[in-house]
Amino acid sequence: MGSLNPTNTNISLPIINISPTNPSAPAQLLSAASQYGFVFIENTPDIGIPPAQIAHLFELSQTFFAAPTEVKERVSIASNVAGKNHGWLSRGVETLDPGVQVRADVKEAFNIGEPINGKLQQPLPTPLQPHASDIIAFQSACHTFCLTLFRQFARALALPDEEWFTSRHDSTCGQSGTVLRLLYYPCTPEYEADIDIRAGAHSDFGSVTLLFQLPGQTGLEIRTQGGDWAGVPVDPSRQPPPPSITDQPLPILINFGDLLEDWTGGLFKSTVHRVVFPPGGGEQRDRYSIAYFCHPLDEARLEAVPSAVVEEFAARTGKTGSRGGKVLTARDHLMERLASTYTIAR
Ligand SMILES: O=C(O)CCC(=O)C(=O)O
Ligand SMILES: [Fe+2]
Repeated sequence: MGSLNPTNTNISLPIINISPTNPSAPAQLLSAASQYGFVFIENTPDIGIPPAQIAHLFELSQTFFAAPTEVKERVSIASNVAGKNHGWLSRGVETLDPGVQVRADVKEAFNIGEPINGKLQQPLPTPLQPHASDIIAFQSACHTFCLTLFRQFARALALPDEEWFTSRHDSTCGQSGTVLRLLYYPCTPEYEADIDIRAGAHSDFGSVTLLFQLPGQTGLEIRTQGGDWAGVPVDPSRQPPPPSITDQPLPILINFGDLLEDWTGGLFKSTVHRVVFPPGGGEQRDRYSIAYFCHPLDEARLEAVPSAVVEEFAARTGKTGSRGGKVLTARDHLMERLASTYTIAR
């Protein structure tokens, strides 16, 4: 792709097959990670997440956001344990790009923390209570998918230990900042084009994010290396989109977070992105998306990844993964990012 995509031009991101049958997957991932920071992964039955499970989560999300405000208030982020980033954020609560935005993001979100010993650590709203096990199963499927990715990253970086990243994301060994987030961007006819945005420009904090979108509900844009905005299609492989997401699985969009960028001395890019209203006042629809923000274990020490590939990159660019020898834990990293950037954590 050219690095000077005009705004509202779709970017053509690679679609990578990470099944064991594709020996080029690690190299392809590394190339996409260093070039775009965003990439589609084919949702194949061997390593993927069943499309019906994704569709079910979207149904639950729609049910939750359609519930009366009082029902959502009962699980609001403000009602949660201090310091915890879990619960419902009403419209007006989060502003992802406060330096630029004069009004908050036009969206609602519900953040669900990791289960511990098979149990969610926060109250679910009444409409979701009968579905706790489905939510936990989805979190588990997302996490397993991330572990598959991490093994490919270890190969891409020629690490002698294929489990180098996975062992630092092993949810049986401790807690982490990992969050499953349901997002709802309501159709808002009264929005003002120059003032309102669905999600302001930001980069994600953690190691890797999985992002699920629905056909016809576009709006995600990424900042290219040339500094322009470019749209990310919901379905990069088919035009027009298939009638339903269960017919043929959409690829899973992933992006790398700030922590992985720091950890790899900038080799894996954490790309700035945002969610916009349709360009030119085009027809608006509700947008639902689901994000799985994967973080290392709180206690994981972010020591330099022992990789010749990272070292070569550092030698070429003068960047290093360590901050003057100071090794942070993943929890320190998250706290630092939360304190310096946003009022509400993701
Ligand atoms: O809704 C989307 O497509 C993107 C959401 C996002 O980037 C975020 O919540 O960090
Ligand atoms: Fe994001």
